[in-house]
Amino acid sequence: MLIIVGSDHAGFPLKAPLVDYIKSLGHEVEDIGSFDEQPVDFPDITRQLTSRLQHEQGGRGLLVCGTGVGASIAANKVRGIRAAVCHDIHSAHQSVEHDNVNVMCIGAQIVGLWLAKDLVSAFLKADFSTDEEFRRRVAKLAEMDAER
Ligand SMILES: O=P(O)(O)OC[C@H]1O[C@@H](O)[C@H](O)[C@@H]1O
Repeated sequence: MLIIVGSDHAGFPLKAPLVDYIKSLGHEVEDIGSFDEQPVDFPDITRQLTSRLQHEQGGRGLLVCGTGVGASIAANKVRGIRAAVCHDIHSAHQSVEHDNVNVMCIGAQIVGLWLAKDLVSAFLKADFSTDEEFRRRVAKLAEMDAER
């Protein structure tokens, strides 16, 4: 799977080792930056990542900012993006299985590297359920997307 990864300055220290980790799981990684801790606004990096992801059917995104919150707010403003802050393992996989989340957001000021790796692993292993109830709900999200 192609995983597009991005961070702002606050997320950079955690993003860097996660890129290597995702590659070690056998995924292709596209790292859109940041590549240092120079201040950058999270909406800018989020816009860059989500516009790439909109053209990558089946791809997923990982955004790292200070708390994950800013990036998730920004990502959810983009059509076709379903982003969630996940700082526990259950949410990391259930958000994909039930809600077809395609961008996981994590906070470098909140979680350490070892938990972040486990979160990423759970997120990437998960598949969207084929159960009708989950498909129906996500279809309703798509309707809301189309109405904006
Ligand atoms: O480094 P500063 O600007 O203090 O804080 C940036 C973080 O604050 C929140 O908006 C985001 O999580 C962002 O990563």
